[in-house]
Amino acid sequence: MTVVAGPAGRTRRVPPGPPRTATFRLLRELFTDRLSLLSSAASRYGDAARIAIGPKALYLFNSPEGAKHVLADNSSNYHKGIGLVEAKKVIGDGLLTSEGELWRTQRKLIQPAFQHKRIAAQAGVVAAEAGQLVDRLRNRIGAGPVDMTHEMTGLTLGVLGRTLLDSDLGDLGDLGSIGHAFESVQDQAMFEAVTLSLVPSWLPLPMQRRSRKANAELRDVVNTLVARRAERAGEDVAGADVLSRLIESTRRESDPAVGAKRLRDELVTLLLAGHETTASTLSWALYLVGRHPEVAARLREEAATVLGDRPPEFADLRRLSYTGMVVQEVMRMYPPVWLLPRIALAEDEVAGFHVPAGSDVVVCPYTMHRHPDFWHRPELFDPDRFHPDHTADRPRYAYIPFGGGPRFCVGSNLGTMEAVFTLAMISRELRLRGAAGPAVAEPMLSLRVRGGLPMTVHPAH
Ligand code: HEM
Repeated sequence: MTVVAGPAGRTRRVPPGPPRTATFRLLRELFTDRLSLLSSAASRYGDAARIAIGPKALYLFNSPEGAKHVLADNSSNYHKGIGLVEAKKVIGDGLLTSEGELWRTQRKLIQPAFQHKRIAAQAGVVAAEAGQLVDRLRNRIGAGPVDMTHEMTGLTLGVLGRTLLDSDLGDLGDLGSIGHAFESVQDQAMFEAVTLSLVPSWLPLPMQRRSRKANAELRDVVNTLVARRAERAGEDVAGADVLSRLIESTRRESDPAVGAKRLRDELVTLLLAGHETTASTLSWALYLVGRHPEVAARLREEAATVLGDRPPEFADLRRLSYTGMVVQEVMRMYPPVWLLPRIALAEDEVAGFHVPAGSDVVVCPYTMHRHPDFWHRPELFDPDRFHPDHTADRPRYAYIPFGGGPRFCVGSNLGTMEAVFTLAMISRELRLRGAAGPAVAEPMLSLRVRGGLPMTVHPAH
């Protein structure tokens, strides 16, 4: 550990980290293997590491104490950081990336649409969408492999359309291709992040061209959603969903262009933040359950006992307790939001270490969820670690799939309900088997399954 002199002779502790001479290796890892880069920093340097890459220094805090400080206790000193800064070019100033007064106003406006009562009222819609997915999969029994990441993307976009926007996104074209458009713009954001934004965006690289095209496609989707709602202006939908709330509030903006941009930013943000995370959770769940027949059997038994043949309703969420534990364990091993990047506005002290103003600070759910002090044999898929008898001693910030503090995920209840219902409904009648080798995690804005997830479909019995 390094100690440097501070003002008035005070000493400041600097977190340990790789030597400057490692810059080229680190740059390569940043580009090709970000999870290993952070995992090896966490295991080598402990709960705080300073990773100097070229002109930048990344501060990684990997203790619940450090995470709580950055995300909650001193959250006003931190703005969203790398990756999200680049994503702003696409999603603009939506809830995920905005700061200050704009963020507070928008959070107040959007949060009520996600209240417990409203989510409970959406249970039927979620169950119906998941039911259609199961129908589609049933038709593939005995046929070739199905790409489950594609299916899960379609499902989660469909659910978002129905629950938040009261609209059938499927009418706008193949949901999978809307999903691809989101992927392209994210690839671009991640590319800019890992190349430290040094590649000009006007260069005619295939990725940049794809991203521009995808961006235009997403703009079209949002414009169509807004136009459709305008056609239904006379209907009693005001206040019923996020879209109505947003249209109502942006209409009050004195400059219509600013209002239109804000509306677009919020809608693209909600569609992005809401679908890929849940699709990632479900994809990894299917992958892990596919490799653990004993977990599949318990899931099937619980679904049969709790649900029988009927679709789930909100009260079942509590009753499907094992399925809930499986979803929690999946998000421990493969947290969809694997990195929480921040920039320190003023200097700070985190977990006893000095952080200069302007530093890039990251809390990493992926490494935190594998911290050996809190997770016994972290590489093992073991849903029982979330049994209530085993969770009491675990610090709250050792498990952060939905983040923490004021920027805590606004859609956590919706995402959880969707994941639990879908997993239960698939498990009670189908058994999915991986048709490729071990899956590889690809850390983009969310943690994807690299190259998709081909699985064959079989009856559960
Ligand atoms: C399993 C599913 C989900 C996971 C794991 C997840 C995870 C997260 C995490 C970790 C954050 C905090 C990011 C940060 O602090 O930098 C976040 C924020 C957010 N999430 Fe989710 N999310 C999920 C589902 C959803 C859904 C279904 C929606 C909406 C439809 C949604 C909308 C948002 C929004 C708008 C934010 C920004 C909130 C703010 O800054 O005020 N998420 N999510």
